[in-house]
Amino acid sequence: MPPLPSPVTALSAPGKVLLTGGYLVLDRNYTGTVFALDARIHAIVQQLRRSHRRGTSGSTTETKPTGLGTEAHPCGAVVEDQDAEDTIVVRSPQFVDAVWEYGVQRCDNGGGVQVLQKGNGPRNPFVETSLNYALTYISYVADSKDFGSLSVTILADNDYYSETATSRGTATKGHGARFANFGVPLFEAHKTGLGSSAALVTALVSALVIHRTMQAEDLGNGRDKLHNLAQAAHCAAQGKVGSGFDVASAVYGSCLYKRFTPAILESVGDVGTTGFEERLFRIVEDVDPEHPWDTECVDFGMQLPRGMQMVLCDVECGSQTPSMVKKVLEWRKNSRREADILWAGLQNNNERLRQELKRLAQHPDAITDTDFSEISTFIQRSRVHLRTMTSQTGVPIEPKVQTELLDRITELDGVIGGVVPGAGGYDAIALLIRDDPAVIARLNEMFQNYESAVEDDFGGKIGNVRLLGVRHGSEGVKNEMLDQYAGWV
Ligand SMILES: Nc1ncnc2c1ncn2[C@@H]1O[C@H](COP(=O)(O)OP(=O)(O)O)[C@@H](O)[C@H]1O
Ligand SMILES: C[C@@](O)(CCOP(=O)(O)OP(=O)(O)O)CC(=O)O
Repeated sequence: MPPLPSPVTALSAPGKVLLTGGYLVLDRNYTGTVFALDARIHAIVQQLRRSHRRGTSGSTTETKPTGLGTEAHPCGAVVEDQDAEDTIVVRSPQFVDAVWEYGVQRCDNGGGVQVLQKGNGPRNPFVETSLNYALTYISYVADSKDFGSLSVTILADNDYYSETATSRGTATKGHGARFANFGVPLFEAHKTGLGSSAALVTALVSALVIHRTMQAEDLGNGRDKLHNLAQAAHCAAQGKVGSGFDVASAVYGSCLYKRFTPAILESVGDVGTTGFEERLFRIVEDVDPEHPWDTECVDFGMQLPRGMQMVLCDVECGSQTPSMVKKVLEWRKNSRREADILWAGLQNNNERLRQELKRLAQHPDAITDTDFSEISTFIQRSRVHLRTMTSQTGVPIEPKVQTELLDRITELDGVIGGVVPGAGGYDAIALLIRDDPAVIARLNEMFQNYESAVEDDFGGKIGNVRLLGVRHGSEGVKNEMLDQYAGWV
């Protein structure tokens, strides 16, 4: 008889900033330096009921989900016993109407486990795919289709989204101190670009796998498998294979990242198709000799040098990463010679920046003055390359309004340098500053009346500039204590 699962399991995973290596990191010949953040997404899994399907064990019934009746499901399986159907309810209580309720279906021919959303509400592909992938893997390794009913709560640290009138209000109330109530539907919330989907998928699949097949203490040893599962689920939900730096940092924390060979994930197919569970198992457990995992996360858990801090500034203005990536890659394909020179220049400079950060972090005594001048120089040089990339590709990687903002900020005493991280565009900017409250005060003062004075080359417009509360965090996915969720779960 399998052990009864613990009634509640909670894990969280961090957001990210790709300080250097945007676009380059899509190619395994180059790397990206990614910092995990202290803004995290939490997934809390609660066992509601153990299933009492014939031939399965452990049949205590605590709550009874609403039955759907006999129903044919897309993958061909049939749920016959309405009392026996397991239900999974996922809630994001910081947002209005953010509840997704699913029935669980077991597919024929090794097609895995697929959830079917009840009702006609908006779907959440990242939640749905995480459930499909995690439940398929769990049922295969545990050789059991018996999940019982689950309630899952998602809670995100506030900096993942721009403030709303409601969230500003809740910050002053006790209940909202840690997690704000945004008072809007999730699709209306404006993301700040910290990688909410990668943190969400990582936390959710990890919480489900730990809940059903591991103990909390197994997290360390299980990290590689959770990484493989989260990458597979995130790629499937996104509908494309990106570099995966966001999932890797959500799992392992800050690191120098070299991507996995995309072919590893290209053969998994869709949930419900014949043999999906076997293919997914082989990917997660890394037992396919033709496609071994080759992700490289070096120096994971790396810290910033003593006396340095990283801050992010929301500029209330979004960007379209997928179309930007497509355009940059197209340009690179058609202008290979110029691209190779540019890529090599960037990689070289980014590497020198990383090495200098590492040297200072490892030898705090070497920090004789606090202006971090070498770091400033490398950041400025990277920006020159990024502006060349901008003009050559016609993609707003460092558009003029961001150049102006970064230049003005860099003039402030205590600011070491700043970049438009990741894909660039109009997302939040990342600054390295001296770790001193006076620098934060100077930034806030400047932002109070900040207005762009230039006309942007891509028509973009910066809204309010606001310092986010988020700082670098370095730690990857981790177990969480339940007391911090009081009032939400
Ligand atoms: N708090 C949350 N609860 C549930 N789903 C969320 C939450 N935050 C983000 N998501 C999911 O992640 C998606 C956003 O992912 P994406 O567009 O890739 O942005 P990001 O750059 O932040 O990862 C949302 O559409 C939603 O499906
Ligand atoms: C272009 C990229 O190399 C980096 C994109 O970094 P962002 O941090 O901008 O990513 P999003 O969270 O998707 O907005 C694409 C990739 O590596 O997948």
